[in-house]
Amino acid sequence: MRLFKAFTLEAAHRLPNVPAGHKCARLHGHSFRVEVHVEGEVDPHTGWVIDFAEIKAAFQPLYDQLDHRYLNDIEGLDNPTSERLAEWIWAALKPRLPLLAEVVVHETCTSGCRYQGP
Ligand SMILES: Nc1nc2c(c(=O)[nH]1)N=C([C@H](O)[C@H](O)COP(=O)(O)OP(=O)(O)OP(=O)(O)O)CN2
Ligand SMILES: [Zn+2]
Repeated sequence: MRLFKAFTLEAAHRLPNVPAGHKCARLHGHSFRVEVHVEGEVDPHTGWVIDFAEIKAAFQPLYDQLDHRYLNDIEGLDNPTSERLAEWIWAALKPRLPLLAEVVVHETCTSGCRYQGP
């Protein structure tokens, strides 16, 4: 079964590799919504795959690194597109959360990406 926990984080970025004149070359910010999905068997005793609190605890160090930050300053996020952010979250989270199945990054209400790992 798959479950998820969602996090909202505020962060600023600019995209350094966009064509000249592109609006995203300018410094701007988003309320990013990140969904962390895990997949596994439901334990017959607890009735859950994993406590949602464990997902939250695994994500907390990443949240602290990302929230209210300028993403371009973070190592590995010099070009912080949604795609790169999803990859970055996956790489940092998978060792802490082996059941990780998907990272979803909503950059705006209408734009985002889903990443299921390399
Ligand atoms: N494939 C990607 N394309 C774009 C990314 C990205 O990360 N991956 N990022 C941006 C910008 O950061 C921008 O802030 C978000 O893009 P966009 O959806 O165009 O934003 P709008 O809110 O202005 O969208 P509208 O629906 O047109 O109002 C750009 N592209
Ligand atoms: Zn943006």
